[in-house]
Amino acid sequence: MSDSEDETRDKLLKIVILGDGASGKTAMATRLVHDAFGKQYKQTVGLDFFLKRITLSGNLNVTLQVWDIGGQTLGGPMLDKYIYGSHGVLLVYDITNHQSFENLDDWYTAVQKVAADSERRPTVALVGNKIDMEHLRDVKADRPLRFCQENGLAHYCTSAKTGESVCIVWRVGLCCATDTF
Ligand SMILES: Nc1nc2c(ncn2[C@@H]2O[C@H](COP(=O)(O)OP(=O)(O)OP(=O)(O)O)[C@@H](O)[C@H]2O)c(=O)[nH]1
Repeated sequence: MSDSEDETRDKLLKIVILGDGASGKTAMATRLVHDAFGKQYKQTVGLDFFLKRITLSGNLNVTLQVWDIGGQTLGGPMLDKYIYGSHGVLLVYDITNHQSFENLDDWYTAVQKVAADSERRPTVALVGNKIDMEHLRDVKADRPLRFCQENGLAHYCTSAKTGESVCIVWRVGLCCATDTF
């Protein structure tokens, strides 16, 4: 076997997307995997899965297994199990819906609870979605920044509709990959 074949590695990364209903989690996953956007809102019941395969330099094949968790699962019995074992977590809020930002406290608490009982702490990032509707912004820009500073999290803004910055999911995945290898 040649050196290059010898060095080829495959890795599965579990990325969990959390946040209130209608914040755009499914739309983000759909944009990432299918580069498409649907206007119609269809509530995710329980969870849904998406797969994205990427090859990194150094013969590193990474499969992102994206867990799109329905917003109604907050406070339910299955949420801990969905989060468990994740390498990366995206906490999504809708910049036009203040309550979706306020509720991130509860989503983050759920992540911390699972992380405290796990060997691995996932990389967590905050994502403000729907920035194509900046004119309807209902979350003051300094609030998420403060939340991220206080908790040591990265913050990103995306539009699943236009595709702007949705590759953040990749970045979190890659960051996890770097940590894990
Ligand atoms: N304008 C705009 N609309 C968006 C964007 N992302 C999602 N939407 C719309 O917002 C609605 C909800 O999006 P979903 O992706 O289904 O939301 P979700 O967070 O998965 O919702 P649950 O399944 O209830 O947890 C849909 O009508 C989407 O078309 C965005 O970036 N911009």
